[in-house]
Amino acid sequence: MASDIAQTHELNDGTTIPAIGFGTYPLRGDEGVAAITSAITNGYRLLDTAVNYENEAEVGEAIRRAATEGVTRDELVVQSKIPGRDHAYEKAVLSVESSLRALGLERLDVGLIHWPNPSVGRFTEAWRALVDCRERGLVRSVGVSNFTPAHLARIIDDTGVVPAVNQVELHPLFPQAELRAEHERLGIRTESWSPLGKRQAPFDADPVAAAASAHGVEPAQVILRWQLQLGAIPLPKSGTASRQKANLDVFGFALTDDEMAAISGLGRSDGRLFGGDPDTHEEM
Ligand SMILES: NC(=O)C1=CN([C@@H]2O[C@H](COP(=O)(O)OP(=O)(O)OC[C@H]3O[C@@H](n4cnc5c(N)ncnc54)[C@H](OP(=O)(O)O)[C@@H]3O)[C@@H](O)[C@H]2O)C=CC1
Ligand SMILES: O=C(O)C(=O)[C@@H](O)[C@H](O)C(=O)CO
Repeated sequence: MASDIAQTHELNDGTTIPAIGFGTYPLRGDEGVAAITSAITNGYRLLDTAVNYENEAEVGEAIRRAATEGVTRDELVVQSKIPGRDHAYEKAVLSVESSLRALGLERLDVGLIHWPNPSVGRFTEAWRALVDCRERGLVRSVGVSNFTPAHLARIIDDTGVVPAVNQVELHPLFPQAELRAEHERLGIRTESWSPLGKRQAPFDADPVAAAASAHGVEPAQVILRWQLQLGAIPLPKSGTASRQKANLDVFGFALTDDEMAAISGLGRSDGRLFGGDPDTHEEM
């Protein structure tokens, strides 16, 4: 199938980010390094990690191994996330510095706040710290994850800085139409976590199965393509080289407007699969 895995989006700070990325949770240890290296050599250029994945060292090692196979660090966009326990300003700065040491990098391409943890009530501090890390050149682009419109409004009002991305749960059962509209209004790029619903996405539902059959592709590829056409950046994880390749092979076909609408029609307002309501979920 024809492909254009070099497709990118321009973020609101003028930098570019790949249209699809690789999720690294829970890849760890030697197997994890091998899987992440394979993802890079198979074509992924955006890598998603987090302090809480406890695999930043593995991601760094994979980046160095891929360099020996011809993919340089500068071709990659590496993003990591500050955990809830480090939202106090000084701790957030230390968290970024610690991520850089673990990754063995001088700069994070995208730094995110992992969850707002509203009961902690300090995500605005973490946001100011991230923005200051950007000023120091430790982070190229700043963003958030699992933020609602209200959380976004808080940090934008506080600093005047609009996040470049918001990484949220997004799959056909939970298409996040309202949040995506707010992102569009504010100039924030949506990233999709668990884009395949950790295999619980509706692979067998009619609109997905019919589109897969019509285009001669797998249901997972239909779901990822649907996300690309929504303008969201899916971050599928796979520890298996064949599925890593299949998940990247989504640029050689296009879903029709009807197919897009039918897949979006699978969405439910209570479609979260993992109980991760940002207003209540606490992840330290
Ligand atoms: N910001 C946040 O709060 C969160 C961020 N994330 C990020 O999002 C990434 C992806 O989400 P994740 O939760 O891993 O779930 P995904 O939706 O990416 O699903 C991963 C699962 O799907 C399987 N899979 C992968 N490709 C295919 C395929 N083509 N066909 C069938 N099965 C497939 C994988 O198995 P196998 O490995 O065997 O191929 C794995 O079991 C994470 O790795 C992480 O980086 C995730 C959750 C929360
Ligand atoms: O993977 C992530 O980014 C998370 O935020 C976690 O909630 C993850 O889904 C998990 O299960 C951690 O134990």
